[in-house]
Amino acid sequence: MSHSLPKPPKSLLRQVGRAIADYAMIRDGDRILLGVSGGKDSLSLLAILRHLQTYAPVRFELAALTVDPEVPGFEPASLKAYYDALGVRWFYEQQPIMEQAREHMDGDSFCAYCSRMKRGIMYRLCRAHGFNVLALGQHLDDLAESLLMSIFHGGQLRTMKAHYRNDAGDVRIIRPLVYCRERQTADYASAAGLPVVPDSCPACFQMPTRREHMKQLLAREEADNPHLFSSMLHAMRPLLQEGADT
Ligand SMILES: Nc1ncnc2c1ncn2[C@@H]1O[C@H](COP(=O)(O)OP(=O)(O)OP(=O)(O)O)[C@@H](O)[C@H]1O
Repeated sequence: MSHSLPKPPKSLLRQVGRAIADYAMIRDGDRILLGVSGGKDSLSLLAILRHLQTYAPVRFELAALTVDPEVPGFEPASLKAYYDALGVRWFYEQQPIMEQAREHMDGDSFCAYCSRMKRGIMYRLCRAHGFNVLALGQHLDDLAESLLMSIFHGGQLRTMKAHYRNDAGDVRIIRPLVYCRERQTADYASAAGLPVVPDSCPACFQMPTRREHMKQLLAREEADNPHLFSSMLHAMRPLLQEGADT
């Protein structure tokens, strides 16, 4: 039988519950595949969704998928025992994305190429195994950083959506952590001893990325303005809905 996890804090459960309700993310009978990189956010979301599976009135199935881009030093296979102990079905897909990027990347950043490839693999797995929902672990800090990147470099008011359908129309993508702060998942992951896999992608760490720049900019602003993220969430709400940028 499954091993139990330290209960996620009430604040996280409340915020995830509210986001799920506000955007009608989970429906009775959904079959949810959660993308788990092994980082603190996706592992926290796995624990939260397991908790909701037991205590929330809605019935849904939950499995996890890890895409291994075969980057030296990233070893997510070590998590197999953890999923087994939790009783969570785990899909593990290896693909030499780094190597493929060298041949096929066309003016893209490696990170953008890798994300696109990972997303394609996630949709393929959803189709192959009948999952109608793909859950991802991005949180409010990610959304705020994406908004600034889009405004500063793309000239558009855009960020990641809380809930939408893919172009093919067969998979709903949900982000139940959209109201949660990164430090909440970091605190929970460390207090609960979640088996976080260090992300050591050399491409992600090589250059100070635009995302990292926005993270630091927001941190400086938040030091003087403790309401920054709640204000940004309020401003972003219209962008989180399906159809916001179409
Ligand atoms: N290799 C992967 N396999 C499966 N899902 C992934 C993978 N990489 C990212 N994801 C999914 O996409 C989300 C956002 O990815 P991102 O790269 O921003 O996060 P991360 O740094 O990998 O770590 P975390 O798990 O803490 O979110 C993750 O929360 C996860 O749901």
